[in-house]
Amino acid sequence: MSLEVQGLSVAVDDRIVLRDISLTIPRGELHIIMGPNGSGKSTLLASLMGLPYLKIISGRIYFDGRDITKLPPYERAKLGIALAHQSPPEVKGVKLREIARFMLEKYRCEDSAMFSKLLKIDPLLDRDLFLGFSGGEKKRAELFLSLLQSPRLAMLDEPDSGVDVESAEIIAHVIELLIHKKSSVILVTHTGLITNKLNRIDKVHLLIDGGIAYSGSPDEVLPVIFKFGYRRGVEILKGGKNG
Ligand SMILES: Nc1ncnc2c1ncn2[C@@H]1O[C@H](COP(=O)(O)OP(=O)(O)OP(=O)(O)O)[C@@H](O)[C@H]1O
Repeated sequence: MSLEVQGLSVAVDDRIVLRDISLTIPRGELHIIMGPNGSGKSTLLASLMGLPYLKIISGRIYFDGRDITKLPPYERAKLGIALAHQSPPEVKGVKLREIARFMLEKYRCEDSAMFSKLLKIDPLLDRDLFLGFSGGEKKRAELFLSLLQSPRLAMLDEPDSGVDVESAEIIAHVIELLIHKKSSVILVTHTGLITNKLNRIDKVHLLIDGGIAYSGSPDEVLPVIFKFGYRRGVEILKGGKNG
């Protein structure tokens, strides 16, 4: 068992953004979270990382059986939880190489050279962190830094948005390497572009208006969502289950 979320409700600025989320993500599984803009996908990952701007209203988060609901982000990172942000902030005066070296010293990732080569990190190393990076470069560099943490749970927020087809293929390949090494992966996507590049997806969760509206296998869920969209798709999926 890796991650278990029980009845999690979360507020931002006194507004409830996540409602009664329950999820179990066993070790070595890849789970996809999809949903319309503003449905709470990034907030869910931020809550699992423990980012301080969020207020947990109710519910609990367990990682490998330990209650981490109140742990700060750096303690969660020490346990092996990593978050690759949707839009990482630009940092002037700090080189990607310096951050990468710090992460390597701290987490001793054995596969850093392979990840660096795959994600084409070399030309970015001596540039200020994310400053002026193209959309695709940002995604690759952010993913690289998360991988350097040797994560046991990698949470990737829309790694496929704004990237070209080749980059999406590389990102999918890296995700499969993580799964092969028995890390768990939660992948947020709203376009679903990356789903047809992944050979194995264990479960798809549909997040609508802050709640999990439906969870199922990719074969069941994805064709319906791609054809009918989220809201109508969920109605059809639920109808199928009831009928
Ligand atoms: N820091 C914040 N301050 C105020 N409101 C926020 C903050 N973060 C998120 N929200 C609100 O919470 C809701 C969910 O946002 P979130 O970014 O989690 O959605 P999302 O599903 O990831 O959307 P998208 O697909 O557009 O990235 C939105 O209404 C958003 O405006």
